[in-house]
Amino acid sequence: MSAAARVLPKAVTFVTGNAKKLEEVRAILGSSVPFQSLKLDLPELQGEPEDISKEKARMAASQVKGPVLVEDTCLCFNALKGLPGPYIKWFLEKIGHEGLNNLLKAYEDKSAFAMCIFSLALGPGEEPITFVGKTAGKIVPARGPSDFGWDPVFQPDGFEQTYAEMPKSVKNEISHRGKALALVKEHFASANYTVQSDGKA
Ligand SMILES: O=c1nc[nH]c2c1ncn2[C@H]1C[C@H](O)[C@@H](COP(=O)(O)OP(=O)(O)OP(=O)(O)O)O1
Ligand SMILES: [Mg+2]
Repeated sequence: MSAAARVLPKAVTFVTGNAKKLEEVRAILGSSVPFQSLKLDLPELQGEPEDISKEKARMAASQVKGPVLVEDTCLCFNALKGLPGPYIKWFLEKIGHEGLNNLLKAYEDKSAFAMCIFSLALGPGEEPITFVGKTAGKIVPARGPSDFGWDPVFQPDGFEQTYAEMPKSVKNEISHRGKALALVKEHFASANYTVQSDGKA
């Protein structure tokens, strides 16, 4: 163990209200980053995606009173200059897959990108560190199982399948979340955090 290793009072808590996100984070991180999870519905904030994610981490850290990891996901339509972006949750809830397609009816350009911004706050009052992953694709009429958000209407570039149609392992390899978590893994590998012996791993 290096002398510079930062000692955390307890294991990092991944905070989300979304079970499907948690499932993917577990599958992607495996045992590379030890974490526990907590189901909390954090407020849906407004603003720039990076600021939203950081603020989410600050709120989570003050509730958990320890190190937290959170993420905020955006679906950005290029023809709409990045909207719905961080507001995709409400758009999806109100207008559904068909409504998302209809938003682009007036435009030739159906291109979009999915973006995940993870924020790690090592404790309350600590400045969060962010990790961004983006995957480019296009918005298509829904295809595949609809058990996770907008997966059926997002077809990543270079694939004939939507996120919903592809095997989970393929999605996780190429997804916005997979790319962001690759950076999270790198950070943990180089930061060499250790957890206080009485902190639950
Ligand atoms: O890979 C994904 N594939 C399809 N849909 C997805 C994905 N990732 C997030 N989503 C959905 C969930 C929510 O409708 C919106 C993001 O909003 P976002 O605030 O980040 O998620 P959330 O409120 O469900 O969970 P959380 O408690 O972590 O904030 O896009
Ligand atoms: Mg949310």
